[in-house]
Amino acid sequence: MIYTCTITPSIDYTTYLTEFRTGKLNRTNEVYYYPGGKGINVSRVLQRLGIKSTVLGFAGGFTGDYIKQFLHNEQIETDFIATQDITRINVKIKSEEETELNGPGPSINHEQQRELLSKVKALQVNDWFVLAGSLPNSIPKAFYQALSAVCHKNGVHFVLDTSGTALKDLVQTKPFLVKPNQQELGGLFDTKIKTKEEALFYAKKLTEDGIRHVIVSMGGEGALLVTKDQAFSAKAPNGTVVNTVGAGDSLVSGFLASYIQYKDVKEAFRYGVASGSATAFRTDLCNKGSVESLVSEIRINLLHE
Ligand SMILES: Nc1ncnc2c1ncn2[C@@H]1O[C@H](COP(=O)(O)OP(=O)(O)OP(=O)(O)O)[C@@H](O)[C@H]1O
Ligand SMILES: O=P(O)(O)OC[C@@]1(O)O[C@H](CO)[C@@H](O)[C@@H]1O
Repeated sequence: MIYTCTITPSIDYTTYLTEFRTGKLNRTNEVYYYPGGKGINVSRVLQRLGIKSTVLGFAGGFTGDYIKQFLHNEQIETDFIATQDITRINVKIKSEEETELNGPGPSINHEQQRELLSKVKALQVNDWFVLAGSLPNSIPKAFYQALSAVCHKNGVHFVLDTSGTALKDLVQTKPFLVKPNQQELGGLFDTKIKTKEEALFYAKKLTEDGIRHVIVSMGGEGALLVTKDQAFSAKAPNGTVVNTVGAGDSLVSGFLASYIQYKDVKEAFRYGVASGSATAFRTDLCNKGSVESLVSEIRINLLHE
C-alpha cells in the first residue's frame, strides 16, 4: 500500500487570465479550486493511474473539509490529523507567466506529531511512504528524521520530495527515491545547476551517499534518473504547456505506479516523465489516457552504466 504524507496541504486557487498586472485590479473568469500540496497531488495521480493510496497529513478548517470531501469524491482514502489552523490557500496565476503565492504551513504541536508518527509506525514491510511538499520549521528536524528511521526499520520504502533545509537534512537518511528539481538539487550543494551534465554530477553524489534512486526534474528539459549503477536522461515531449503545477508530483506518481507493477526502473522513469508532461499540458493533473498517449514519445538515453 502507498501512503502519501502532506504536512502542508493547500487548496490551489488556480486562475487563468490573458494579462496579469501587479498593482492593478485584475478580473478573471476562469478559476479552479483543486486540493493541492505535493503528497495529495501524488495520490490524485496514482488514483487516475489505477493505483490506490491513502493520504496522510494535517488538515483543518473549512479548507481542510473541502480537501477531504474532494478527495472522498475521487474515491481517495484520507487519514488526516485535524489542525487548529485553517489549511492554506495557494494562489496560482496563469497568464503570460506562471505566478504562485504559497501560504505558510500549519503549526503542529507535539501531540499531533506523535499521532502522525504512530500512523507511520503502523505501516507494513514493503509499504511506501511518500513525504512530499514543504515541511514547516515549527516541527523539529528530528521529527522528520524519526519518520524516516521508522520506515527504514520496518522495511517501508521512503520516498522524499521536499525542498530547502528539510531536503538537506533528510537526504542523509538515504531514501529509496528523491525527486529534487534542478534548483532544489543545486540548493543541496549550495550551487546553481545550469546543465544536465552538472545535474548528473550532483545526482551521482547523492547515490554515492546511499540514495537508491535520484530523479532530477528539469521542467521542459525533461529529467534525469540516476541509480548506483546507471544514469538515464529523458527529453520532455513537445506540447502546449497549460499548467505545470503538480508536474513534478505527477512524475513521482507515474514512476511509482509503473515501478510497483513491473519493477523496471527505466520503464518507470519513462512513464514518470510522460506523466509529468501530461500534467503540464492540461489544466488539472494528468489522467491515464493523457499519460499513455505520450509514453511512446519519451526517448530514454543511457548516460552511463
Ligand atoms: N514545459 C514543459 N514541457 C513539457 N514537459 C514539462 C514541462 N514542464 C514540466 N514538464 C514535465 O514535468 C516534469 C516535472 O517538471 P518540473 O521539473 O517542473 O517539476 P517540479 O519543479 O517539481 O514541479 P512542481 O513542484 O510544480 O510539481 C518534467 O520532468 C517534465 O517531464
Ligand atoms: O509550498 P510547497 O509545499 O512547497 O508546495 C505546495 C504546492 O505549490 O506544490 C504543489 C505542486 O507541486 C501544489 O499543489 C501546491 O500548491
